Amino acid sequence: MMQFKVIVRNFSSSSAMQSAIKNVTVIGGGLMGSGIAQVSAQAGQNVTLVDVSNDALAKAKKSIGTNLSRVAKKMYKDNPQEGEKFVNDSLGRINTATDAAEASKSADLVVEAIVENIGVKHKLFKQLDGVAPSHTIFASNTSSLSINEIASVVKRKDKFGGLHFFNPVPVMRLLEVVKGSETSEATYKTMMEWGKSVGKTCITCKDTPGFVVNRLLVPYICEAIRLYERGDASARDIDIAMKLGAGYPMGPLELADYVGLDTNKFILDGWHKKFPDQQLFKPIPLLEKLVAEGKLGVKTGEGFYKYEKK
Ligand SMILES: CCCCCCC[C@H](O)CC(=O)SCCNC(=O)CCNC(=O)[C@H](O)C(C)(C)COP(=O)([O-])OP(=O)([O-])OC[C@H]1O[C@@H](n2cnc3c(N)ncnc32)[C@H](O)[C@@H]1OP(=O)([O-])[O-]
Ligand SMILES: NC(=O)c1ccc[n+]([C@@H]2O[C@H](COP(=O)([O-])OP(=O)(O)OC[C@H]3O[C@@H](n4cnc5c(N)ncnc54)[C@H](O)[C@@H]3O)[C@@H](O)[C@H]2O)c1
Repeated sequence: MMQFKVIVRNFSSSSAMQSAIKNVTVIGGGLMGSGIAQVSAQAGQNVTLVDVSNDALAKAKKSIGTNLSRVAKKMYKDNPQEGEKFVNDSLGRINTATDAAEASKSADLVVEAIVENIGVKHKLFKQLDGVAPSHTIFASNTSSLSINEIASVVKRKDKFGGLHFFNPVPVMRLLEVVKGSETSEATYKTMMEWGKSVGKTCITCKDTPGFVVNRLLVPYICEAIRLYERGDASARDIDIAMKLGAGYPMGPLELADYVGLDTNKFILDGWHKKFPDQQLFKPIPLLEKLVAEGKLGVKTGEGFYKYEKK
C-alpha cells in the first residue's frame, strides 16, 4: 500500500475563503465531475450535478457519500456526530439533473467535465450560452484540449476559462486556472477565488497544450512506456524506481493504468495530430496494442498490470 498523507482542511463555510460563486452547476457526473461536485458542496456551495445518464448520477452520489465519510472521519475524528452532520449537510447541497440547460439557468459557475471530445463539448456550451444568465462563468476541466478552441462557439468568451482539477479531486490539492486569450481579468480573479474557496492551491496557466502539469506528465508517462516497450526494465522496476528514487506516490505505469490507457492514447493522438514533428508525441505501438485489446488499466481490470474487478 502506498503511503499518502492527506491534508484535511476545514471546509466549513464560516472558515473557508468566501467566493462570489454560490450556485455551481457541474456537467458530467463521472470520475472528475463527482469529485468537483463534492469539493464544492463541502465548501458550502449549492451544487447541481448533471449527467445524461441516471446510472452515472446514482453512482456519483454513492461515491460522493463514501468519500465525504472518509473526509469526515479525519476532520471530525473526535466528534463523530459533527462528522455525520458534515456528510449530510454536504450531500444535502447536491441536487442531480439530466437537463443541462435547465440546470444552468440558476448557475453562477458552470464547470464542464464531460467526455474529452471537442464536438461534444461545443454542442453543450453552444446550448448553454443561449440559456444561462449573462453573469454565468463557463469553465472546462479539459485535460488536453485548447480552452480557446472550446470557447470559440460561445458569445461570452470573456466569461470562459479553464479549471483543471486532478484525479482524485478530493485529495489532489492543485487547481490549474487557465486564462484563454479572451478571458477577462474579472473572470480570472473569480475563478482563482472560487478555486481557493474549494480548498485548492491555484496556479495560473496560459492556454498552451497540457497547461503545466500535463505538458510535463504526458511526455514522462510516454517515455516510461517506451522504456518498458524496449525491454530496458520491467514495469515493476520502472514504477519502484520513480517511487523510491524520485518520491512519486505512484510509478508512471501505475499512474497510466489509474488515469486510463484510452485517455493516455487520446491525449497523445490529439497532440501528435497538432505537432506531427514532435518526437515525444509520436504514437507508441505498445500503447496502441493494449488499447486495441481493451486493456485500458484499472477500469477494465488490466493494463500494464492486472487488477481485481470490484
Ligand atoms: C499520457 C498521460 C496522460 C495523463 C493524463 C492526465 C489526466 C489529468 O488531466 C490530470 C491528472 O489528474 S493526472 C493524475 C494526478 N494524480 C496523481 O498523480 C495521483 C497519484 N497518486 C496518489 O496521490 C495516491 O496514490 C492516491 C491519493 C491516489 C491514493 O493513495 P494511496 O496511499 O495509494 O491509497 P489510500 O491509502 O487508499 O489513500 C490514501 C489517502 O487518500 C484518501 N483518499 C483516496 N481517495 C480518496 C477520495 N476519492 N476521496 C477522499 N479521500 C480519498 C484515503 O482516505 C487515504 O487517506 P488517509 O488519511 O491516508 O487514510
Ligand atoms: N480522468 C482523469 O484523470 C482526468 C483528470 C483531469 C481532467 N479530466 C478531464 O475531465 C473530463 C471528464 O473526465 P472523466 O475522467 O470524469 O470522464 P468520465 O468518463 O468518468 O465521465 C464523463 C461523464 O460525462 C457524461 N457525459 C457525456 N456527455 C455528456 C453531456 N453532453 N452532458 C452531460 N453529461 C455527459 C458521461 O455520461 C459520464 O458520466 C474530460 O474532459 C477529461 O479530459 C480527466
